[in-house]
Amino acid sequence: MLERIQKENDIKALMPEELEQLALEIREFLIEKISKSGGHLASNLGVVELTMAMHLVFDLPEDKIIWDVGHQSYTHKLLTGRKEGFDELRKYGGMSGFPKRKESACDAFDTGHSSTSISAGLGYVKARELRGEEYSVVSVIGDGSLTGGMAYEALNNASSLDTNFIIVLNDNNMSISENVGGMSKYLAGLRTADFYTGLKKGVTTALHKVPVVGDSMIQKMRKTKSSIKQLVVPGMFFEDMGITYLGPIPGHNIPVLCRALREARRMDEPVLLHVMTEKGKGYAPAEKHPDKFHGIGPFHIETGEPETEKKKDSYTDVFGKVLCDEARNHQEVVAITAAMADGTGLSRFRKLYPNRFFDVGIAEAHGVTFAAGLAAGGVHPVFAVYSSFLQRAYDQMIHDVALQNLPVVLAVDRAGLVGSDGETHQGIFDLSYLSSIPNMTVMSPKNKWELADMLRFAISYQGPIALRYPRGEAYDGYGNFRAPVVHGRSEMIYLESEIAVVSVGHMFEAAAEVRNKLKERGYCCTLVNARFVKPIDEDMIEDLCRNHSLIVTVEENVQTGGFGEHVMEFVSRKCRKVGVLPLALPDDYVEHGSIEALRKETGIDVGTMTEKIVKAYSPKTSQEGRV
Ligand SMILES: Cc1ncc(C[n+]2csc(CCOP(=O)(O)OP(=O)(O)O)c2C)c(N)n1
Ligand SMILES: CC(=O)[C@@H](O)[C@H](O)COP(=O)(O)O
Ligand SMILES: [Mg+2]
Repeated sequence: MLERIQKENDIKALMPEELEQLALEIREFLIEKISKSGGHLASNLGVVELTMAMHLVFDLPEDKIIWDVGHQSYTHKLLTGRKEGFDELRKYGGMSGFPKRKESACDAFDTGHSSTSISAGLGYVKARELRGEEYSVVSVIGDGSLTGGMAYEALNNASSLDTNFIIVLNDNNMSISENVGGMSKYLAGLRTADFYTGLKKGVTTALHKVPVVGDSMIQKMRKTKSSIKQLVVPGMFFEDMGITYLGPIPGHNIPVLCRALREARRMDEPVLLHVMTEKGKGYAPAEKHPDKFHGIGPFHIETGEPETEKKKDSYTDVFGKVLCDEARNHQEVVAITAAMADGTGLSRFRKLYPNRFFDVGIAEAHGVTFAAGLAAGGVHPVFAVYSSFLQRAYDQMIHDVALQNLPVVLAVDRAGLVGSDGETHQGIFDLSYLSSIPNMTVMSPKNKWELADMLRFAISYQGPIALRYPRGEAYDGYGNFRAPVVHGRSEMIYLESEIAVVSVGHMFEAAAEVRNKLKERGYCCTLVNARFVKPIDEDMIEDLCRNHSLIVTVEENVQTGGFGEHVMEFVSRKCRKVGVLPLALPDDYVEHGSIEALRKETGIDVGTMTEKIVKAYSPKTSQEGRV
């Protein structure tokens, strides 16, 4: 069936009785492929029938489907002729794990970060209206993503529409792990309600049977559509906002889904279709542990166990352990996550200190201001958050934290290149956005011991401070270089002359290799671990200027606004004769792929950096200034 779909590229050509078989084949295909490539399995298994129903009812690419986050778009990719792409899913040069307009005309909007789909969908609806066009717009948002503030801003905005806009709420009662908060509780209540249309009819019939007052109640209720709803209809939260609620709908029944979608399409108003799905459906290990199979590396299908055993601690593990230790001695320390307790290493903290742990939902902006409030109230919050998601909270960091100089620790995980999630998730802007904020201190450790030392330092620090570290295994080299962390001070590793390599955070490992290569080629080379990106260690740079003709900065961040630019600016003011070569990422987005491939592509791998330094270094450097 799947083969036929690929050839004819039209699910509508299938007979109704063939659809169940197709759903089965899609699940088998996804399990097989993702067991090899890794990817977002559980969410995709949950939306197979929902995606099929949408493709049966709507005409793509004319109609627009907008996938919130986009991690659940694999069936959509399969149904739009991209089966072959799964051989290279999330690999360098291969198919993205998220919707991409440049990948297919059927991908209406690029996503990766949560809670954007209703805003984008509403934009499409308004554009349709302004241009006098006719197509359907469907935003598909999960219950987890509905914890994000943008979703409410968009619903609020959509409520005034008098034209069709379909919002499918894919409710699997899960975020990455358990969903949290009031909306989640509200949805749980709706889950037990009968399907709206049936219930409305049922209650009216029941009221007719109530002696004396029954009929008059119905008369009274019929006067306004909303008063009937107020008595019997689930989804009043949405209804009261002006969004028609339809549901709850069983999410694995294709005929029912198709009927509901057609019903939704008929209405001249914004409609929310509440669909109940099961995360991980059809693969027992994922049904049992949907959190583990949310995003997973290669695994054995028979057991669900990962293919490779983890040998070393990740930076995230180190952070989680040290934070728990610190929390034992510092009662004022509390931890915050925005729906990423496992991903940020806070699961153990949650277990040990449930009263001091806060999961705010997918709400990074709120998380930062919440942290500011906690700090103003006298406790010491540590907000562990992925670098790319913290981008959302730029104003909150400035307006709520730094302006008041509040002691908030930002533990910025997944900093630098993250690999297979690609463009939307690379944490390559944080050094720029963090170091542009007055009062903010920005640190980054060279190895796992320094991460521990820096976290302890951060907790003792009385002001806003960010600690950024990458995804993956923690580097354990250079363990004997462990000078105490002092605010704004770098760490001299090897002092020589001619060329000075100053590296930021986890790029230290590569920078040390670059130095070895330069030494092999006969150059004298100093190696410095920057430690602080803000404030930069001006004394150290002035010292370097005395007996070096080239200062090379190394960072896994875009060059614009990064460490190198700050060093360059300082050198051009203080010691114009010395050249500065900033080695950083280009001012661009970086696609998915292995870190190794991406560093090569962007010119920050050991080989390319060495060549760039050799090219830049010449006795002339000292006269020319900036390279
Ligand atoms: C701004 C932002 N924060 C965090 C994430 C990480 N994240 C990806 S999916 C997800 C859970 C989404 O839950 P839901 O929308 O219910 O989809 P499900 O995984 O249950 O299918 C989270 C927290 C993200 N993509 N974007
Ligand atoms: C879709 C999404 O945003 C997350 O699931 C993300 O892919 C997690 O990344 P890590 O694997 O680095 O935790
Ligand atoms: Mg969910």
